[in-house]
Amino acid sequence: MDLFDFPDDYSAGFAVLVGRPNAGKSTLTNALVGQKIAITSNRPQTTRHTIRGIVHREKFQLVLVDTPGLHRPRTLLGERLNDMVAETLSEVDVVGFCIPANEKIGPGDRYIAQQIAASGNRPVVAIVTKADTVSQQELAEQLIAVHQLGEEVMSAERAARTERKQRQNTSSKKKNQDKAFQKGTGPAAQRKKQSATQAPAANDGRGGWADIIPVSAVKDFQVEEVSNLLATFLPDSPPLYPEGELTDEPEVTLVAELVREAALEGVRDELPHSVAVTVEEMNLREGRSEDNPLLDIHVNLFVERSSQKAIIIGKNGSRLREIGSQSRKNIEALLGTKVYLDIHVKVAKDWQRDPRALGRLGF
Ligand SMILES: Nc1nc2c(ncn2[C@@H]2O[C@H](COP(=O)(O)OP(=O)(O)OP(=O)(O)O)[C@@H](O)[C@H]2O)c(=O)[nH]1
Repeated sequence: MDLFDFPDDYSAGFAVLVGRPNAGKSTLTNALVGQKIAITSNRPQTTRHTIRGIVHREKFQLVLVDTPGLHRPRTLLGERLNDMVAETLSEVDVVGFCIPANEKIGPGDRYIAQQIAASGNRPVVAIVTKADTVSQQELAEQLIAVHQLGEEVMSAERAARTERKQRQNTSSKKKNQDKAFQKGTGPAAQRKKQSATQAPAANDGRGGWADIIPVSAVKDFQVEEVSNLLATFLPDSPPLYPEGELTDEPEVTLVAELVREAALEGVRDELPHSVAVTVEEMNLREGRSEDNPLLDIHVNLFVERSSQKAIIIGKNGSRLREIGSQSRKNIEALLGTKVYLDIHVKVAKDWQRDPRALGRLGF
């Protein structure tokens, strides 16, 4: 199938997965797309860029946007991440709210639910992730808790919004009374206006959610069901991307993410926030035969303090060598060519709080 040849009932559109750090968003994105696109890590907040994975099926194309964990901002970087999430929320057709099966619903989940509810009228599917980590009984209890969260937060916020809208309508009605007999103020025009401002009843389903579904991305339990469910909220549309395209992130971004992922493997908690990677150069080595190409990649790995640089480099450079060989393997798998990877570790003091440094690093 190409962009001009698709079934009549084809649909295509955008979905975003949100959820607190470590909720399993990246792992689910990868499982849905079927290739390692978004980086995963057992350290929270490792996803920085809005990476799209594209799920191609016979009847639909689901473009997934992976967001950083929505959280209360602590630094300037935190604020920019949250801005990105808010912007994304307003642009998609459906929101998938990921809540891990094995963690109690807390203030973090409530905060995110409020943000989603306040951001508009997108249908929100509650996805209970990591279903393999709990018993059937515990999973059932979590599904009930998620249902209750929906009733408490989603329904309440949406009811409040409808009320606000109605109040606005009544006050504008009063103003309009003075303008009787003017064109566009009669009952027919009023009805038309009202139906245009009425919110679509997208979340009247299950406890404020459009739906609730458990999934395990690791054990491949219900992954296909999640993509089918999200697809039901997509508009009729021709495909948005050519078949076979899995992401529209530029390769350099994916390469930088893979190096970052390797650098974060097994390090202390405070380091993830302090590491940023930029690709300085990515060129095919000259003079190699066509059937045996080699890609030269030079990256800068930024940390905030020299003590962190020491952690990254390790004893006699041992950690840096590990980082290099691990990320090289993943880059080669992603790009399908042999890679020569050169990593420079640099200190950029307090880059998270410095707007200019953030700009340079692509945030
Ligand atoms: N057992 C199990 N573990 C999972 C599953 N999905 C994710 N995990 C693990 O949970 C951890 C976090 O997963 P991620 O996919 O990185 O979470 P995230 O929500 O993208 O995290 P941030 O990037 O920090 O926002 C990783 O260690 C995953 O291996 C699952 O279905 N089952």
